[in-house]
Amino acid sequence: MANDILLAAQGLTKSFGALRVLHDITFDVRGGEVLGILGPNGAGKTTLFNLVSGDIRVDGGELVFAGDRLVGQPPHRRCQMGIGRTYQIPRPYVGMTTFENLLVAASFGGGKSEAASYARCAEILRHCELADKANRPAGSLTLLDRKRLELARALASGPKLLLLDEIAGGLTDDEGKALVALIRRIRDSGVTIVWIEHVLHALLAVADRIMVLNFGEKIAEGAPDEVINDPEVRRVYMGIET
Ligand SMILES: Nc1ncnc2c1ncn2[C@@H]1O[C@H](COP(=O)(O)OP(=O)(O)OP(=O)(O)O)[C@@H](O)[C@H]1O
Repeated sequence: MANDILLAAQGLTKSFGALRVLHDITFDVRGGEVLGILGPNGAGKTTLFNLVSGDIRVDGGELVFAGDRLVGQPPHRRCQMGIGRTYQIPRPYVGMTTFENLLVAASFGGGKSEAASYARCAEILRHCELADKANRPAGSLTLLDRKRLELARALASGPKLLLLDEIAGGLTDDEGKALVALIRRIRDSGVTIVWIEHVLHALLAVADRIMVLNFGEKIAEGAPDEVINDPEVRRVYMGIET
């Protein structure tokens, strides 16, 4: 499916009361790519993910995923259709082990027998370098491992499209590099990724394209080097007047 459009968003609009958070946002995500999303705090990035995952409803616009309309579908159905996501603040079940967290996510994604889920979860733990922590309570993991678990849980539901929300924040340089390597491996395994990230060098290490939001409007979209050299992006996002 490489290069076919996996997700098509057309004219997305969302307000909370009088606050207009997203206005007429149109973009595509192509199968196999990593699309990065940049924008200042409050630009509407997480709200955009919430509209795609179904955590909140659109006020207007259309979302088509792998040929199927998403608007009107509940979040669990979108997960079963192949949309996985992480949250800015990792949300593991802290009293459960790492492995149990994955099993819950795998059963939420649905469609797999218990035996198949076990094998798949073990494979994902290896992939995410968490195999040696499988039986630890999730609440005892380091920040890097909690981020890996957040990713692993999203993968356990078997996504075609993975939405990553600021997963690199708070990590050391080496931890950030390890996370970038993991995201590359996930992309190479055939999962399409949309990644909201403020840690620019991490995003630039992986993204094929970047879209920039500001006050709910799309202000730039294109190849990473073009976008980060765009005068408006430099002014709005980096505070650099050119
Ligand atoms: N459920 C909600 N109810 C009311 N206002 C909301 C809600 N969710 C988000 N907002 C507001 O919408 C605006 C956009 O928020 P959003 O979280 O999408 O921004 P963001 O670009 O992800 O920011 P950040 O980089 O800080 O995470 C903010 O002003 C926020 O306070």
